[in-house]
Amino acid sequence: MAATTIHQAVGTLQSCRSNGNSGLCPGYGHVSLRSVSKGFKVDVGLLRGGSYCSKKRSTCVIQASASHATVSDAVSAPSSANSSDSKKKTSEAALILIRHGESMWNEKNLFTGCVDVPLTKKGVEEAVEAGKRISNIPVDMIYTSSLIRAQMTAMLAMTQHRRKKVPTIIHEESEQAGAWSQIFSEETNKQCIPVVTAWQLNERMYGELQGLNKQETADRYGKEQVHEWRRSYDIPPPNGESLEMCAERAVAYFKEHIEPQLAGGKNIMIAAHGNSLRSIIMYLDKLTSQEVISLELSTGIPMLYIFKEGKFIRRGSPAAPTEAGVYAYTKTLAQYRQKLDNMVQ
Ligand SMILES: O=C(O)[C@@H](CO)OP(=O)(O)O
Repeated sequence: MAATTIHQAVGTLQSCRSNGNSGLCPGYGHVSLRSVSKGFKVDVGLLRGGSYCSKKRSTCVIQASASHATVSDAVSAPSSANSSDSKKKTSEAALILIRHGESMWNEKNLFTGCVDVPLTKKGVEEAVEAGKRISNIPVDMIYTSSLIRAQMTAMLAMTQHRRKKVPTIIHEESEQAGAWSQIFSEETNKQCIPVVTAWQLNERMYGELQGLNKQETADRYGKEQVHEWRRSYDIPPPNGESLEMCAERAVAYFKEHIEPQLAGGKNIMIAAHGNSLRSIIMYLDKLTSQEVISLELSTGIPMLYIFKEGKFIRRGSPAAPTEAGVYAYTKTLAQYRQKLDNMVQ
């Protein structure tokens, strides 16, 4: 059966949540095995891949395979079982992490946490610059927090990508929202990058510090106290989250939702926040709670990891020391870039 049929079928299936089967297949809406068995034909050759679903795993995998792309094939995503098979053998995946560009409260030096503020003009420029730096790295799926500064950053960065796919936000706030945002053309779907938004990737909740000026708070409570609230691992600010608490939900989300996609060969970009990304980097780089204290992330600087054989290999920023250095690291990244070069010739 052609991938077209699968996409059409997926577009027509009912929500997993509504029938109790649970499990979101990021980027392609909800699907339930019950709906499939009701009448849609499924090519078992496609029943493989790296997606996941808490109860009805196999159906979710159908979607993952239909849109599966590895580092080396993301220019032309394979739509058959054979190509998916052959890619899996050499599968490695790129993981890009970007802290959002400067927000309007970064500019004002206010504790922001989960307050949903937009980027400044400088933040917009940083996001565009970040996009240029990753414009040759394959991206098959995007995860952002539910906060607008991270979403703006992801979208603006993708305007610079040479592949020119369109990032499209997956809406799951209600069954209707999901149903109404479906795509019914396989061709169009292939030119889209699903964007999954997750509150678990939000900035740490800063409690009663949210909205306060950082300098004024230091003047009032003392530099040491404020530093402890901002950078200790397990001491929360008043009624807020410690980094440890933030890590609990952000890393759990990463392990449950994002890592399986990487394992399936999907190239992922995550646009999130200083502290949610610090906690994820702590996990990726196996940092201790002491080491993570001194980890600081700049706004709008993308960091690249390669996921291979279950391991995360840190590449640093695609901007430094040289772009060539980054591409020299994996053959597949170099091949992807070559394909992009060939496309524009
Ligand atoms: O205010 C915030 O939400 C964060 C990130 O800007 O601040 P901090 O550097 O203290 O973690």
